[in-house]
Amino acid sequence: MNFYRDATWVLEYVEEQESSGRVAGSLQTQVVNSCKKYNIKSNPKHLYALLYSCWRFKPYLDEILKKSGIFKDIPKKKGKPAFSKGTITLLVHDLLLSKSKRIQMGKHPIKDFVLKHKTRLQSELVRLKIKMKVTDLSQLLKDDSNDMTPVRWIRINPVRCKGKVEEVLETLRKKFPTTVSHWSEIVPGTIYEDEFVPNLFGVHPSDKITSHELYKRGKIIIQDRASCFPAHILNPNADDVVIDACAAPGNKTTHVAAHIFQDLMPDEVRIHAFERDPERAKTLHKMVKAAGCDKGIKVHVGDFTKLGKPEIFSQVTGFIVDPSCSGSGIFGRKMIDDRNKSKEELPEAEEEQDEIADQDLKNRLAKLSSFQFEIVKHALSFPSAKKLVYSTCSIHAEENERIVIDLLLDSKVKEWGWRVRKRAGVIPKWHRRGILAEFEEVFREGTQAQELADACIRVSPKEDGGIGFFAVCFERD
Ligand SMILES: C[S@@+](CC[C@H](N)C(=O)[O-])C[C@H]1O[C@@H](n2cnc3c(N)ncnc32)[C@H](O)[C@@H]1O
Repeated sequence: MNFYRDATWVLEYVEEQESSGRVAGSLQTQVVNSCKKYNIKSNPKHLYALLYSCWRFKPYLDEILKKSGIFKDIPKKKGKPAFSKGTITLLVHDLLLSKSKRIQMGKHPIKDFVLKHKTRLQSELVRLKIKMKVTDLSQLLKDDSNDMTPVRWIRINPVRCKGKVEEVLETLRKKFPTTVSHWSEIVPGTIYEDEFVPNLFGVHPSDKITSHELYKRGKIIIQDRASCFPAHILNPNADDVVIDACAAPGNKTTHVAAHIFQDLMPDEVRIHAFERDPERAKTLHKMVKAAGCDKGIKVHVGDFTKLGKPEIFSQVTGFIVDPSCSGSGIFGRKMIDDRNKSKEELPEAEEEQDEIADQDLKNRLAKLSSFQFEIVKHALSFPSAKKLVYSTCSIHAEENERIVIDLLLDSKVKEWGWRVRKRAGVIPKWHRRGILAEFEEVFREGTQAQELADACIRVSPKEDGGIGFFAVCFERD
C-alpha cells in the first residue's frame, strides 16, 4: 500500500502544479521534486514508471472510471470518503492497463473495493476500445520516443577545480578517448568540445555521468548547451554583482559564479539568487553548495518582484532573468503537454479537440507572457544595472520576440535607456536567430527589424543538439 500511497501524493502534486500552470520541467523533474517535498521513501524510478504510464492513459482512465460509477460507490468514514480517488485511479490503471494486469499489493480494503468493481471496469474498457476502434488502448498513445535529448551536455565547474581545470580535462579524455568534431557524431564513449561555450562538452545520453567522481565532487555539472548561453552572453567579471531573478534549480546561477569567481573559492556574496518556490529553493541551495559557491551566492526565497527592491540592491550591475515559461522547448514534457491538450474530454472530433487545445494554449501564453514582461521590466528598473539576459525554454514568439518588442516599446524602459545588444555581442556565430516577421510587424523602417531579429538567439529543440531555447541581452551605458 505504501507504494500506491506515495504514488498518490506524487500524482496529486503533478496535477496541482499542472492546474496552476506552474509546471516547470519534465515529468521526471516533477516526480523528483514531489519525492523531496513529501520525503517519499519509495523508489522514484518505480514511481515515475507508474506515473508516466498513468499520465499517458489518463483521459481514457478517467472515462472508464466515470462510466463505471466506481467513485460514487466509495464508502464513507466519519462522513468523508474512505478512499482517495487518486489511489483508486492508480489501482485501476494497474488492474486494466499495466503489463501484469495486477494490483501490486497484499490484502487491503481499497484493493478489495476496486476488485469488487472489476467486471464493470473491464466492460467499460471493452466499450471504450470499441468506441475508439482499437484492440488495445496503447494504440491511441502518441509515440514519444523522440522526446529525449540527443546529447548530454556537461560543463566544467572551475570553482571546484581550484586552478586544476586541466586535470579535469585529462580525466574526461581518459573516460572518453575519442573526440568528435560535431555533436551529431557523438556515439557512446565519445566526446565533443563545444565551439560556442568554453569548458562545455557533449557526450552520449547513455553514458553514465552521475556516478562519476567528477560529477559527485561538483567538478562537472550537467547542463544543456542552450541553458549555458545566458551566463556566457552576460559574461560577468570579478567587478560585477549579479541577480538571478528566477534561479532554481541553479544551473545558470552557478554558471554565473563560474564567470565571476573562476577558479577561486568565493569569499564574498556577488550573486543574489531569487526563488519563489520554497521547495525549489531547497534544490537551489543544494546545487549552490555542491558547486562550491555557497559563500558567493545568497539565496533569497520569495517573489523577486516583491523582495528584490531596487534601492536595496542598488549595486547590482547584471541580471539573469529566466522565468517560468511554457517549457515547450524541453524534453520529457510531451505527455504533460498532450495531457493538457486532451484533459477537457476524450477526442470525439479531432478538429474540435484542436480548437480547445489552441484556446487553452493561447490563454496560458497570455498569462505567462504578462508575468514574463513584468519580471523583466522590474529588473530593468535597478539603478546600476547595465546588462540583462532574458531567456526561456519556449518556442513560442509570445514568450520570446514579443516580450522583447513590448519592452522596447515601453516608455519607462525607453526612459531608463535600455536597448538590445547587437548580434556582435551575442554569440555572433550561432546560426539560428530571432523570428524576423515578429519584429517586422512593428519596426517597419530601415534595418531595425533585421537587427533586432539578429540580436536574438533561438535554439531549435533536438535539431540544434538539445532543448529549444530563446535568449536576448538588454544593455545600456
Ligand atoms: C525556468 S525556471 C529557472 C531555471 C534556472 N534559471 C536554471 O537555469 O536552473 C524558473 C524558476 O523561476 C521561479 N519563479 C517564478 N516566478 C518567480 C518570481 N516572481 N520570483 C522568483 N522566482 C520565480 C520558478 O519557481 C522556477 O523555479
